[in-house]
Amino acid sequence: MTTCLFDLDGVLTQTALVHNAAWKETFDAYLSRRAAAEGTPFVPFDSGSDYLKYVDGRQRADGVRTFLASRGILLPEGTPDDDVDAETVNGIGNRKNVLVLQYIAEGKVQVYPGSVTYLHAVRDAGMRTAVVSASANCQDVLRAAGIEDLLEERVDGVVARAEGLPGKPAPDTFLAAAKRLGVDPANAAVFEDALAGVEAGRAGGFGFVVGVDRVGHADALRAHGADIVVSDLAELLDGGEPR
Ligand SMILES: O=P(O)(O)OC[C@H]1O[C@@H](O)[C@H](O)[C@@H](O)[C@@H]1O
Repeated sequence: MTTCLFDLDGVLTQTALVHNAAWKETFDAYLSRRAAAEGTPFVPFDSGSDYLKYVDGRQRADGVRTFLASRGILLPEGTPDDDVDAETVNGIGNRKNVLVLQYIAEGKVQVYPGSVTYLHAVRDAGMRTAVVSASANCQDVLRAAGIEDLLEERVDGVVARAEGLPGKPAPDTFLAAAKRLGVDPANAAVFEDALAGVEAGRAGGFGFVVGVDRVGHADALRAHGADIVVSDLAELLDGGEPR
């Protein structure tokens, strides 16, 4: 293996928790309003199963659409500049992003220390590195975390939109990162905490898919394509060097 392709939220930084909290607040407000208007029971967003199955690792609009579909709700797509009050896929996504930006500004971005140690180790070993994230806030999060310089390439939600790349579980964003680095996917390892992300790594024919389990879903990560599962990237070091 010559190359490491890292997901961001939940792998390098503890921001899966930030996204999850913003999604819960946004979806619960929407679902409770809708339930009241329709006279049906309010079933809140489940930060465990709903987040992991329908939202984690997916581009913002894909997450809204996929979760609402699981509740039998189909909304118009709208456009990315929809108002936060618009009852559209993009409007709901924009509402969630206001919260994410607020959390980033409040300093809620934390790294996983084991991941930073691992990043330094693979770079010291001469390996190539890139971050591959569904998030359009990837660069801001990398900066807030102080790790932007440790990654040679960035393929994120902004790049995917500009280049028309489908998001995870499609492999296209990981393949684009490998191409930018000029490496064969067979020589690259993918590091992912999301089910959609390990699926993308498997679908892209990457040499190795490392599942990173922060929430106790190791079996699901394996079932969706992880070759091994660790709970911290530091487990992959042997005497300070990547195994
Ligand atoms: O809304 P953003 O910042 O573009 O992020 C999109 C998605 O990015 C992924 O990395 C996260 O796992 C998701 O929770 C998030 O929804």
